[in-house]
Parts: sequence; C-alpha cells; structure tokens
Amino acid sequence: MSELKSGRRIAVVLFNLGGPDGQAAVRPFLFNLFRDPAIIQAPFFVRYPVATLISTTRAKLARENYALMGGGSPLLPETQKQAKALEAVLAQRLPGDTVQTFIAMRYWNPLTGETAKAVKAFAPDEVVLLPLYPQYSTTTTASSLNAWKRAWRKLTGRKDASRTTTVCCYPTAEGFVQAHADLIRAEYLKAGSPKPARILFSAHGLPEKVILGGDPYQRHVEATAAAVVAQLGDILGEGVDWKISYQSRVGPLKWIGPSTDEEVEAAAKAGLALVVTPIAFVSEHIETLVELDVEYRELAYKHGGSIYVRVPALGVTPAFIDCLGTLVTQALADPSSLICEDDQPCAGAAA
Ligand SMILES: C=CC1=C(C)c2cc3[nH]c(cc4nc(cc5[nH]c(cc1n2)c(C)c5CCC(=O)O)C(CCC(=O)O)=C4C)c(C)c3C=C
Ligand SMILES: [Fe+2]
Ligand SMILES: [Fe+2]
Repeated sequence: MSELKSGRRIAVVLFNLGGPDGQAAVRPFLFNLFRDPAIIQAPFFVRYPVATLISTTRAKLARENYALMGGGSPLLPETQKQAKALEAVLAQRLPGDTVQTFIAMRYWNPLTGETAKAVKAFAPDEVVLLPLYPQYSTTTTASSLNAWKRAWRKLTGRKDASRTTTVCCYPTAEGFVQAHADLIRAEYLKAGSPKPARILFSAHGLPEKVILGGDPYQRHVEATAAAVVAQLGDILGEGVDWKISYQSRVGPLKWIGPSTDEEVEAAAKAGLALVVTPIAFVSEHIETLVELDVEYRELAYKHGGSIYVRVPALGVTPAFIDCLGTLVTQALADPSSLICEDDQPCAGAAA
C-alpha cells in the first residue's frame, strides 16, 4: 500500500476576521461585520438597518485608514504566509499524511462558505478547526466556528465521513507565549533598554456587557499577559513595569478598559518609554499598522513621549508557527486534551 493511501487526508482550517481587499470592499465588509449577531446582539429587523447605517457612516473614515495601508487590509496575505508556514511544519511532523491548510475569513474573502466547498473538494478524513484568535471570544472564535458549522452542515449534511476537531483557544500555549516574550525583549533591547519604561499589552477591546455576559476573552487576555510577563524577568523590574489596555473601541456602548489611548497618553506624560505589543492579534492589519503605528505613536509624541516602540505581531515567527503545529497534532491525537487552560471551559471546548 502506498504511503498516501495509508495516510490520512487532513484539512486544517485557519479562521480570522478578514479585511477589505480594496477601497470598494470597505463598506460591504463593514456591513458583514455589523450584521453579525455575535457583534450586535439584536433581532434581525433591528440589526439589518443598524448594520446599513453604521457601515455607511463608518466607511469614509475606514477607507482613509485602509488607504494608509495601500487601499486594503494585509490580513489575507499575512494569513496566507502563516498557512504556508504551518503546512510546512505539519508536512514534517506528519510525513505519512497529506495535510492541506485552508483559510476561512468571517467578513471578507475567502468567506467561510467558499472555504467549506474547497475543503469538501479536498475530501478530508480529518478536519481541524484552528481559529487565529488565541483568546476565546463569542465575538470572534464562536462567530467563526458557528459560521463554519452552518456552512459545513449545509454542504455535507448526514454524509459527512470526516471527523472534525476544534482548537478552541490557546491563551497560554508555550510557543505562543515564548514568541511574544522573545519579540518584546528583542525590541526593548534594540531601543537601548530605556528606563523608566512600560510594556503595554494592547488587546482589541470588547463592549463591557459582552464580558459581563460570560465571555472569557478578558480573562484569557490577562492570562496571556501574565504568562508572557513570567518569561520577562530579565527586563521587568526596576524601572520597567507592564500594563494591559484595550484598543479599537467602536460605537456608543461602554467598553472594557483601560483604553490604550488613555494609557499611551498617561505614560507619555509620566515620561515613560513605551513598548507597545499587540497581544490578541497574531498578524499585522489595520489595528496594528494604523492604530498602533500611526495614531497612538502620534498621541505619545504629542504628550511628551520620546520613545515609542511597537513590537511586531507574531506573523510567521517560528516559535508561534511551531505552536500552531503542536495544537493541530494534539487535536488529532487527543481532542479531549484541548480543554481551556484555566479549567473554566469556554463554549468552543465542546465544538
Ligand atoms: C481579538 C480580535 C478581535 C476582537 C475581539 C474584535 C471585536 C470587535 N471588532 C469590532 C469592530 C471592528 N473590527 C474591525 C476590524 C478588525 N477587528 C479584528 C479583530 C478583533 N475584533 C481584526 C483582525 C480586524 C481586521 C482588520 C483589517 O486589517 O481589516 C473593524 C474594521 C476596521 C475599522 O473600521 O475600525 C471594525 C469596525 C467590534 C464591534 C468588536 C466586538 C464587539
Ligand atoms: Fe477554549
Ligand atoms: Fe474588530
């Protein structure tokens, strides 16, 4: 029997939010985002007009911001690089199997339904769902996984011969934490080890009511930051501290805090060098390249800050890709090993 015949066909589906691929896509992308019940918790007849209104009013500013990155979001090309790198790692680790990675975006191409068709055409024995959201949230992870479940069920119905395994979250996974710590240390040293300094872990925010409703995201972000801090004993301490803050607030609701803009302003006024690290995004996109690199940098300088260092997103950092590879092989070997790491199960654990 040939190696291929005896091996499994394994589809690994990477999930992310997606971003507009050009100026014309900005409004429909925003519409898709705001009509998602995971983002706006209201009945359809309210959500639809609200999505139309917000996507129309927000589109102008959003287009200007996407124009700063060449017109559209780099999220898909960045995710494609991660998918290729992961495929190479898995080809080495699972030499008897045929592994192919796929990308399913929630709000722009390649949309989940199209990806599900491509995965079906691949005829997998195993499907591993791997959200590129290390910290679980109903607004991201659950929304993406639910969209997948709907699309996959519609395509395969009762004839699904494959087994699906879900990696629900990995806020303190070893290689993920190590990759963050190494990147932070490298940037801090490159800046000349300034003191006094603050490492600011900036995560995408959420409306407070989402957290109060039981979403584990903030708890997961805090767990990630604590795990990274535990690796940074050599630079933290005398004259160097750390804090978590939340960015990218949208809409009139109260969001969790402290907000990154307030923290940047406060640190700059206090004469602290800032080392800002995106802790909940695993690739570069509008929230890192515009919000962190342009808006908050300007804010820091405006308030007297002189050193503002931005730590790159993880991208294809080998320790991170290796960690994704481990999550996939663990999922294949023992799906029950994928319980949430703080022993408080999140909704995705049973998916
Ligand atoms: C941890 C990741 C993310 C969470 C949690 C999240 C929640 C969330 N986002 C919005 C509104 C917007 N998000 C937008 C873009 C965007 N957000 C994330 C990640 C998380 N969002 C990513 C990866 C991106 C894509 C960036 C790109 O390059 O295209 C946008 C569009 C940009 C803008 O207009 O600012 C909006 C709007 C809400 C309301 C929310 C939770 C309720
Ligand atoms: Fe989880
Ligand atoms: Fe967002």
